[in-house]
Amino acid sequence: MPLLHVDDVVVQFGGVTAVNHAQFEVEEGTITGLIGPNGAGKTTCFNVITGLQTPTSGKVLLDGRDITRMPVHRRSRRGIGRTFQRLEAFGSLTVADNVRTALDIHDGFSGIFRSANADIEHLLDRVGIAGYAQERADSVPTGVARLLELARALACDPRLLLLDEPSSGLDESETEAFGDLLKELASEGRTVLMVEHDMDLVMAVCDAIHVLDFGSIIAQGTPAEIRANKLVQKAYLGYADEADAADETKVMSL
Ligand SMILES: Nc1ncnc2c1ncn2[C@@H]1O[C@H](COP(=O)(O)OP(=O)(O)OP(=O)(O)O)[C@@H](O)[C@H]1O
Repeated sequence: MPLLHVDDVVVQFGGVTAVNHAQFEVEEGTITGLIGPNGAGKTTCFNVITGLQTPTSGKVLLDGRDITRMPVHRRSRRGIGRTFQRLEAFGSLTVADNVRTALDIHDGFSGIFRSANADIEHLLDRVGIAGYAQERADSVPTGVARLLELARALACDPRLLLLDEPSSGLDESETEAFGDLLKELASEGRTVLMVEHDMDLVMAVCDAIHVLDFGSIIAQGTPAEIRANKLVQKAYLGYADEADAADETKVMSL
């Protein structure tokens, strides 16, 4: 049984159909990419999975259990964690205190309990930003702030981690290190579903990829299958003739 099953989900905003009968599964312990052009419905799908958006129709199943109507905080307790495309850290707190807040909330903040400094250091070290622990979150480079978001999500010990454009703001070597970290998380049994525009990263780390276009899944498969898929090339490039289809660097550089 897949860990996550998005089952025939439709989301309409007035006359706009943001998600159109989307159907896909995510296997436990894998890294799965959800890709597609701007406006394809990726973030809306994330919102449906995490409970920020109620679908017009369709279901979300976690471990076979219908969670479509479950509130956000209960989904979090069941192991769904998330980072956002827009950075959400508390700017006036230090990097370490941002992680402390996430740990406190996850552990059931009582006003007496304080999360252990060792746990905070471990999480910051894990994502490679321990050197920024005492800096204000609004003063660190974007790449560091992205990794802070990941540390905060990991503080909730998620089983299923949803990452919305996690490499945005990271330079090439940071992106490479980030890919290695994702693989480590998956090898520990965590499941990662990520929306990402960096195709080199997606192709390097994903076990499976689902492609959304105009709210519908138009292709699913391994990175090699997706790279060779004409429909995907068309959705990204606007055309796909023989010569262009053979030139996969065009797809990879999008
Ligand atoms: N709250 C909303 N109200 C009205 N329309 C919305 C709302 N949220 C999203 N949309 C529309 O739904 C469609 C899908 O948007 P969504 O943000 O899910 O796409 P996306 O694939 O994540 O795009 P991007 O890659 O640019 O982040 C777009 O046409 C968008 O304008």
